[in-house]
Amino acid sequence: MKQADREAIESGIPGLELMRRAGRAVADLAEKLASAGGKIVVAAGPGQNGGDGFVAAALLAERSYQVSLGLLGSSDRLTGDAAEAAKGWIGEVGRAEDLRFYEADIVIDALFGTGLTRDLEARARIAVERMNASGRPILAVDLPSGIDGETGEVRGVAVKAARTVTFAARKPCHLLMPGRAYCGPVEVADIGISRKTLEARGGALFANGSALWTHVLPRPGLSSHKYERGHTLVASGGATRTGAARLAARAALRIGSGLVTVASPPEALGVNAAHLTAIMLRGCDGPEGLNTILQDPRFNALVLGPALGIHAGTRAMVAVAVHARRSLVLDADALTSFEGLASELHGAFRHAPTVLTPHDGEFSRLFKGHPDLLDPASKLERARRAAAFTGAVLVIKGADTVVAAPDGRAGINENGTPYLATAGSGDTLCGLIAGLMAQGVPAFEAACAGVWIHAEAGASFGPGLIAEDLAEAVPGVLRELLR
Ligand SMILES: NC(=O)C1=CN([C@@H]2O[C@H](COP(=O)(O)OP(=O)(O)OC[C@H]3O[C@@H](n4cnc5c(N)ncnc54)[C@H](O)[C@@H]3O)[C@@H](O)[C@H]2O)[C@@H](O)CC1
Ligand SMILES: Nc1ncnc2c1ncn2[C@@H]1O[C@H](COP(=O)(O)OP(=O)(O)O)[C@@H](O)[C@H]1O
Ligand SMILES: [K+]
Repeated sequence: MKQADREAIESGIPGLELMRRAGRAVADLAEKLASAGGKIVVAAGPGQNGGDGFVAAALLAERSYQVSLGLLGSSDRLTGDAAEAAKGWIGEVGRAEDLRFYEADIVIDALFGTGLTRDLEARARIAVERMNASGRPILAVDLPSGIDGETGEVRGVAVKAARTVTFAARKPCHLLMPGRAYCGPVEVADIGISRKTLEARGGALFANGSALWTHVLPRPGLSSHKYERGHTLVASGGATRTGAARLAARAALRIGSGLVTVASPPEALGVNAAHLTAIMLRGCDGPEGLNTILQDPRFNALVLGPALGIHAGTRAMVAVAVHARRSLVLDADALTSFEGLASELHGAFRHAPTVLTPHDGEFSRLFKGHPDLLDPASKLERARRAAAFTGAVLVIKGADTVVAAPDGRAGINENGTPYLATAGSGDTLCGLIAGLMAQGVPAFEAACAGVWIHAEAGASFGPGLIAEDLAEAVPGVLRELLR
């Protein structure tokens, strides 16, 4: 954003004009939220975010609101455009932490934006705590103060906003947790920074939405036959651990994989056979069994991991799959079996489309001993680094699922629902992603689409959702997407 701002300024829009536009957007939204002539309390910080607050305060006072403003720090230490903007405010300047937030119709939080560099302490912390304790609706300028713009983390304490107005484009913190939960609905105001500048600067980072991947969603042609729609193979666990593979298999079939086969250990064939109809079944005895099946080139996508067991045999099956260069989704036990052995995965997945789908816990276990991958505070950064390290697309699951490709592209998902936090939901996700890859969708797009469709299916079902419902809700989601 800093670079985009700079380029906008170089292209002829003065910085102060950008700030005026930002402040106006804040005032316009505040006006929608407050009753005419009501009380508005503005807390301004020491940087340019505070400048936006000064502009908004002056405009709202002009529009006959009762505005009071408090500053964190002293007026004579304001710099740049903020110092200019402050001159436009002719009212009193109090101390931010002493403002009477509880009397406000609307509180405007212009303490800190993207320039936060450390945890909130002392007066800044007191101001935020008082603001939150007031119980009054807070409109955050750019982002809720105390949230780190890049990582979405809370730096000590953060404003719990009812609404947020940001400029030009959303920042990672508007989508990443916990930041997203502090923002309320986010409005993006156009302040004249061009689409082209933004795309040049942030082009590899997206909110995950259908625009990213509908163009590659499979649409069977008139003369399609099932082998053109791919054949997904899902490895099953032992006799008492077979459900996960069937959930993945059913999801692969629902998303359009022409054929789906469960590869089952001999002792689990009976239980799998009793539960499968459209999905086929093959005996598969460990890595050698898998190797034999993969001699048939029609099996073009594979799921390994759900309930497969945490041991060397699982690692050997991963090795067979990698050697066979099929599209591959690795989840759960296939990842945890490499705990402490992540070095073996360095560059391992460069040669075939591969997607790894850990949740945060599996990610930490997998990359234990690799601080370069585990330490970044941003989930987005962790995903990107792990993708570059392994050569696979990383899907780090959760309320803010992040998808990252080795080439740096990344998407943050936002259509999830907490109802997805149910046993077997992740197994279903693997099947969706593999089923898309079986139909030729590239790994990054398959992962993004799979995550989005999975979340949409969950949200469309809502309360009472169990994993079995997810695959059944997929056709409804697809119908909308393919319309
Ligand atoms: N031309 C531009 O760059 C534009 C910037 N705009 C606004 O400017 C903001 C960014 O401005 P800045 O880069 O000045 O950053 P901020 O205003 O977010 O904060 C930086 C200031 O806070 C201080 N600070 C940082 N962490 C602190 C902490 N924990 N406790 C106490 N003080 C702390 C810094 O020393 C600095 O003075 C954006 O969020 C946006 O609101 C908008 O006006 C649009 C145009
Ligand atoms: N609070 C939440 N909001 C949105 N999605 C969630 C939430 N919690 C979990 N999920 C999603 O639910 C799925 C759970 O997968 P996983 O943890 O592998 O479960 P399981 O191992 O039981 O299948 C993931 O896709 C994850 O992103
Ligand atoms: K703010």
